[in-house]
Order: sequence, then C-alpha cells, then structure tokens
Amino acid sequence: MLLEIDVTKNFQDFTCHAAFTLETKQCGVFGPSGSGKSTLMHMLAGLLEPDKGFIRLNGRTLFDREQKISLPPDQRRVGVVFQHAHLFPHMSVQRNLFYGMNRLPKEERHIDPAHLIEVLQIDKLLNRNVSKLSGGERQRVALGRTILACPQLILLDEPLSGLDGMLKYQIIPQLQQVFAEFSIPMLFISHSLQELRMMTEEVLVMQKGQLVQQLATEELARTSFGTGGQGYTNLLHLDEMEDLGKLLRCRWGSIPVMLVKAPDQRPGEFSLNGRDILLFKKHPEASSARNMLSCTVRRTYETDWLVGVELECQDSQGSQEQNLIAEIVPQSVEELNIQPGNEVVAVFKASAFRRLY
Ligand SMILES: Nc1ncnc2c1ncn2[C@@H]1O[C@H](COP(=O)(O)OP(=O)(O)OP(=O)(O)O)[C@@H](O)[C@H]1O
Repeated sequence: MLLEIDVTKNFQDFTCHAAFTLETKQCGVFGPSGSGKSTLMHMLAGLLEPDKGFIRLNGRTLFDREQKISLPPDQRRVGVVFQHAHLFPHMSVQRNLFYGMNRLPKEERHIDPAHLIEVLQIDKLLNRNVSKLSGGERQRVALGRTILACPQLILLDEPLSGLDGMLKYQIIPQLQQVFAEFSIPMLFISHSLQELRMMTEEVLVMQKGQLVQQLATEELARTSFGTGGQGYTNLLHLDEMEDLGKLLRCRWGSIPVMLVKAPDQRPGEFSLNGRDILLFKKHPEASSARNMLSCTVRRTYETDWLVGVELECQDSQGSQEQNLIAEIVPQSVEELNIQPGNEVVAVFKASAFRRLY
C-alpha cells in the first residue's frame, strides 16, 4: 500500500493538518480526544472535504484541491468501520454482509466470503436479524461487510471502544487473524496504546489537529509508558498451562514461566509491567518470586526518571528466545553494570501477570 496525504481542514476554532506518506500495511492513528483523528479519517473516506491538499492511494488521486478532483466515498475503495457498527437494521446479517460485494464488478471480488465468515466466526449468525446481535457480533459483521467490498484500505475508527473490556480482548485476536490472512491495509484509530500495540506496526500521532510524530508503535509504547506513571507493559502470550495446585506452569514461547492460578485461567495474552521485574547479577540463591530467567542485556534507554533495559531471555537450552523490558532506577544500572552483552537474571512474581484476554 502507498498512501500519500497532505490535507488541511479549517473549522471555526480548530485546524486539522496532516502530511505523511505511508507504506506500512497496519498503521495506527493515536491521539487524545479532540486531536483530529476522526477529522483525518473522514477526509480520507470522502465524508469531509479538505480545504487544501491532496490524497493519493496507490498512485490514484482520491482528492486534489488544485486539480479539482474529489472522488465520492463509494469510488474511493476505502472501507470504514465505525465505533458503533452501522449495520442496516432492516436486513439480515447475510444481506448486510454481502451488501458491498454485490455492488462490485465480479472481476474485482477477490475475497472468499466462506473463508472470511469462518475466520470471523459469524457462520451461525447469517440468518439472524441484526437487532439480535451483541456488540462484538455487530462489529465482526460490520468488518466482514467492509472487507467483502474489497477495499484497498480499511479505516477503523475506535472499533473496540464501544465494547466492554473482556469482549474487546476476545475480538482482538480475530481482528489480528483477519488482517494477517487477508492482507488488507488498514488505519486503526484509537486512543488506546495497548490496542494499537496489538494491531499495528507503525503509528501516526495527532495532537491539537497536527500530525506530530510517525514512528514504530513499539517505540511510542516505550516513550509513553516510560514517561507516564504506569510503566512499560510487556505483552506475553502464555499457553500450555499445567496445573500445579495453586500455580500454573505455562509456556512463553519455549520458556517455562509460573503464573498464579486464578478462576477460569486459560491461555492468552498477559501483561507484565517492566517495573515489576527485578534484575540480579547472579542467580539468587532463594527467592519468593517464582520466575527467574537468565537474560542478556541488549540495549538500555532512558525514560524521564528510570532506565528501560531491553533483555533477551534464554530458554532452558540457553538459546535466546523472548524479549522483555525491565524499568529500573539509574543507580541500579551503575551498580549492576548493566551494559549491552552482559548477563543478568530477571526475577518476577507469579502474581505479576495481568490477563488481557
Ligand atoms: N463538523 C465540524 N464542525 C466544527 N468543528 C468540528 C467538526 N468536526 C470536528 N470538529 C472539531 O474538530 C476537533 C477534532 O475533532 P475529532 O472528532 O476529529 O477529534 P478526535 O481526535 O477524533 O476525537 P475523539 O477521540 O474524541 O473522537 C474537535 O474540536 C471538534 O469539535
């Protein structure tokens, strides 16, 4: 995908200006409420006309003020999924799903509906009336309808913010799978950095109507979590849980880790705060913490008042496996001689994990 934009929109007391070139398939738009994320998205989709500038998608001009080009939304090949799925209330799920696809010339229909329906797990909903769907089901149908129209770009405007926490994290793996399998470029708009980390590789940061940064989502996570009070959040996929009574032995890739047993605990995504990880020079002789991983320091970086230490953790065979970031105070960096290439032991409790979904 190649998206080239330089647009300006003036409202009475607000100006939105964004100029960027994007080649990444999975990109986020991040910013606080009122920073202009939706305004930018509406200009892209053709729902709002910029006062100045141009929008080109894969070399095709969607908008150009000087050339007096402004394609209507249905000719842009840009699909939109809103916060609240705008499904047609008088149609069944099936008719909603195929609405856009039926309007496409046959030679442009390159998505297999049966496969998409399977990945989105909506096969049992096809004959239902849309008023009988839950929030998560509605969002999956809305996404399916948008994808079947075979857009060159999909805009998702806070698609998860209308869903409660648990449901949100259940739908994320499905979204990840859909975008990976069908390889559709997307712009994912959100004010949740956690969602963006799970869904995108690169992110555009909006502030007060201006595009202020374009960077890797992971890089943004490091700086924002580091300078914010909450600390950097490592995201870990844990599976193969083995019941040891009050603890669960799980796999993080090929590394075994211990997790406290909670009701209804099952494999999935967990977070581990970088400030909950202690670093030791040598393997501690005894500790109440259940997790002690041998690691190599890869890099350090400074946050406002802590130091982020990028670690490569080894599995039992000693091969470098997973990455982890610990945040420690500068004095500890000096005392432990934390430098790239040095070996340390990362220690954290079995209760330090938080389940995401
Ligand atoms: N049609 C309009 N007329 C006048 N002002 C508008 C219009 N649309 C948006 N704005 C203003 O533009 C600013 C940015 O709004 P926008 O909805 O783009 O922000 P946002 O980053 O998407 O916010 P949120 O996360 O709350 O959805 C706001 O101050 C809003 O009041």
